[in-house]
Amino acid sequence: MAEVASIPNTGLLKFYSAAPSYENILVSVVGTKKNVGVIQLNRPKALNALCKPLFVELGKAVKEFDSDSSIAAIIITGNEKAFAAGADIKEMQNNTYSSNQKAGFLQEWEDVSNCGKPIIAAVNGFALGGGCELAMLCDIIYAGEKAKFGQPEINIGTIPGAGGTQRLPRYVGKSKAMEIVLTGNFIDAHEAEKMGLVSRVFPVDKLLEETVKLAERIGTHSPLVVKMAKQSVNQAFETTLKSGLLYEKSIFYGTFATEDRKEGMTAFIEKRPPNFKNE
Ligand SMILES: CCCCCCC[C@H](O)CC(=O)SCCNC(=O)CCNC(=O)[C@H](O)C(C)(C)COP(=O)([O-])OP(=O)([O-])OC[C@H]1O[C@@H](n2cnc3c(N)ncnc32)[C@H](O)[C@@H]1OP(=O)([O-])[O-]
Repeated sequence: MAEVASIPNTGLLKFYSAAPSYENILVSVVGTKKNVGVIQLNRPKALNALCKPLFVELGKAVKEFDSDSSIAAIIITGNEKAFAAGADIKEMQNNTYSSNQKAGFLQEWEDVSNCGKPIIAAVNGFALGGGCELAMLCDIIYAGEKAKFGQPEINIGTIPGAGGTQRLPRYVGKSKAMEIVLTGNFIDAHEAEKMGLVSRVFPVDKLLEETVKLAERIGTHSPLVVKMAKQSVNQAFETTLKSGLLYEKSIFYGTFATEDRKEGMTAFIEKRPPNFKNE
């Protein structure tokens, strides 16, 4: 069993049995049922800038939690100063068009976006550039009240490259997304909540605790049906309303092929809590 460092201000659990020795992230399992996987980005001196080794580790940890049947939901977080201040500018300073093409720059992001389980971003401090894009890749964003979001790539002569020009307009609409991307200005947590980028804002020291509660609440449901619900909501960002509704219907019908759907409805009628089996 590998021991990993504790997560500040949580008092929660500090082990993840399968955790390999990562250098850029800390991995733990928390919650009363030990069913919430937490990945803490851990390059504090560089404000958690997303260097390639960090992203490779993040992808591995996400995949590992995704395939661990004891884990109901995953939290990605940073520290009080930074969730992540973007791609590592020092690392990519000398990249060229052809080196990006040849190396498939950013392909590690697929490991996070392919995860079937819910991923919640718990954002304190800066979520800029790739950091904001990583948060938007998650399914739900909770923020501490001092969080700052932005796509400042324009300040350094480039544009968002990991979804910022595509996901941000879907969260906040065209005018606000254009303003954020074209100015490079930051927005605070309350503005981000008002725009619909963030679901809820908490005091800084309560953020992780509240995010764990959310993950635990999700963890009371059938993991199979949670996965189906996630797939269906995500379809709303991929297709037309007509095709999305058809997709939703087929997934809804599909829940009737599961034991957990039967158990959920039977439990309701028998006035008892459901006992979901992930079947
Ligand atoms: C595989 C990964 C792929 C990612 C996705 C790619 C696509 C993406 O859309 C492109 C980007 O994100 S483009 C990026 C978009 N993001 C940006 O443009 C934001 C850039 N950052 C900033 O503007 C400022 O650091 C802040 C305003 C965040 C904080 O200001 P403050 O409170 O005065 O703090 P400070 O003194 O400034 O920083 C402390 C230390 O952290 C260091 N460091 C920080 N960010 C770094 C980074 N991204 N990089 C490297 N290092 C970074 C900083 O150098 C310093 O270390 P040093 O050893 O002393 O030199």
